[in-house]
Amino acid sequence: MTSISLPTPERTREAGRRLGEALRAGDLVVLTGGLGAGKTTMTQGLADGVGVRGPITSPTFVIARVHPSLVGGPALVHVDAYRLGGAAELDDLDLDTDLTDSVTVVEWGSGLVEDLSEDRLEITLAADPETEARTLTLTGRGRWAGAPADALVRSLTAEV
Ligand SMILES: Nc1ncnc2c1ncn2[C@@H]1O[C@H](COP(=O)(O)OP(=O)(O)OP(=O)(O)O)[C@@H](O)[C@H]1O
Ligand SMILES: [Mg+2]
Repeated sequence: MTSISLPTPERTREAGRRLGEALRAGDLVVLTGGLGAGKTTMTQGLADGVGVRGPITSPTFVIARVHPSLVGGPALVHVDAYRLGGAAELDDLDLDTDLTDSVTVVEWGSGLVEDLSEDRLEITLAADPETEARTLTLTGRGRWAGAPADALVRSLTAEV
């Protein structure tokens, strides 16, 4: 588990973009953080990095949206699990794509959707009440466990 500070929304998006570039079909990103922590902002960056069609908006009225690839890669499935009962219900949504062929990103997914994939990035966004900056904490599971997740976090702080 490693943390970095994201001082602005642009940095949240940029971190998402870099993470997205490393993701592949079958990966699951579980986004945790309170109301307004930056989960959708991060998903916008992830979508950019994976190379899918936008726009990424808060899925207020729909529980899940499938964003097709623009680059012949995996689609991105964006889920708001706020009102979702669990992974079983996600299976029932009858999405127009197989999750093993997609990158799946779930807001409010912690404790609900871990069964969907062993290969996961578990990301927590926490707002600093004084500075407005967000702290990103990342834990890798499956193929992302340990060193790969640490390298990923280091790449977020590297200059381009
Ligand atoms: N690193 C950051 N520093 C300051 N503000 C940020 C940062 N990242 C995102 N924000 C801002 O936080 C606000 C909420 O962002 P966003 O909608 O992505 O949060 P969310 O976690 O998806 O919210 P919800 O709980 O409603 O789904 C936006 O105005 C966004 O620009
Ligand atoms: Mg959101």
